[in-house]
Amino acid sequence: MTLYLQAHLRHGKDFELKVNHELPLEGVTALFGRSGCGKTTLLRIIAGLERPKGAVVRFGGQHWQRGRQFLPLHKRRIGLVFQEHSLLPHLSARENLLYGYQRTPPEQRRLHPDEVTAMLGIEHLLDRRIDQLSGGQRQRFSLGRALLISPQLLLLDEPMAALDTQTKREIMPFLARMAAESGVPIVMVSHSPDEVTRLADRVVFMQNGQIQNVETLREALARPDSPLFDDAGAASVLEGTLDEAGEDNARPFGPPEARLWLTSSALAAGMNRTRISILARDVSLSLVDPQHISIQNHLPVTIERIDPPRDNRCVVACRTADGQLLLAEITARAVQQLGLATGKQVYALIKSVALLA
Ligand SMILES: Nc1ncnc2c1ncn2[C@@H]1O[C@H](COP(=O)(O)OP(=O)(O)OP(=O)(O)O)[C@@H](O)[C@H]1O
Repeated sequence: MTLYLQAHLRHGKDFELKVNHELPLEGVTALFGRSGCGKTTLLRIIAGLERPKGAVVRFGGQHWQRGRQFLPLHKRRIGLVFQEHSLLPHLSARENLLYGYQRTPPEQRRLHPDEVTAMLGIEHLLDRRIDQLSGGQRQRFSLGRALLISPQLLLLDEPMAALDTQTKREIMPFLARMAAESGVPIVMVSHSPDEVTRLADRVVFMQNGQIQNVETLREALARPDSPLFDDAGAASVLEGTLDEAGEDNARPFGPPEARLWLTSSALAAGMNRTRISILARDVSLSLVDPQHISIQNHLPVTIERIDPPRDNRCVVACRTADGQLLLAEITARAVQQLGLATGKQVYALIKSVALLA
């Protein structure tokens, strides 16, 4: 499935959007870029809320806009979720959830309310009034309501922007699960690298009203100058299965040959397949598998690339035994002293407390 977008539009004197791209649509596609670069404008064009003259919007084989042809939002079968929830206050949480479902012809329904409430963990909240729900819970209902119209495409405009950091962390695993289990492609606007690395499969980098680059998340994280790295520097994302904790509260993550141990306080609730984000500066390298050391995670890895030093620090890209890319940031001096080179097998050491699930 692809989404073809060709549009040229101006907002006032200062902003011009010009795109001509075919985007693959599988899983979650993030529109990422600085404030004002045109992410929301592009999302509105996809939704049909903005109708630039001469634009072409094609979803799969279906033209949503071309020449005089224009399909309005309600005919595009799109689920929309914005920053602020748009639940109806006079209806209960359940009635809000089912609002679109009941208006969807039965032959078009692909998702069942029970499935969606389980995905979003909102079964116990169905009988509440909207004003009895927290901000994060309301957004979960907004997502559920959008999903229950069985949309062909889900458009999310910074759905977590109005939530505090803690609530964001709580809602993120539900969003990730929904993306993985619903089978509905998602296009999500975000300017948060954290959100993008946890949720997206593909990133559309935007700047000054243009699409600069479209990459898979893995490609976007593999380059040293990735716009997804913020002030904390380079980071890698590992994907794996999180198992139950043993008596010591440590939860194993990933297959035995690339096993990490996570502390229970850093766990995502109710999720098995998950992603963890690791800052490169939290990863050290050793030529041997060290004993008698407090660091719990020792992964055998193969060095794939050593980036040129910046401020006397090098990012070393390593391949784990299960084929994922792990970045370590160490001093240029250490690279030299250890004789590190491409192809060399070493151990990556990561403190459990540095692992964020
Ligand atoms: N209706 C409008 N009339 C005039 N200018 C507009 C209108 N809508 C958006 N703009 C301008 O168009 C530009 C792009 O806005 P847009 O909302 O698409 O950016 P964005 O990347 O989504 O930003 P943010 O991350 O801050 O939401 C901005 O300069 C904005 O001020």
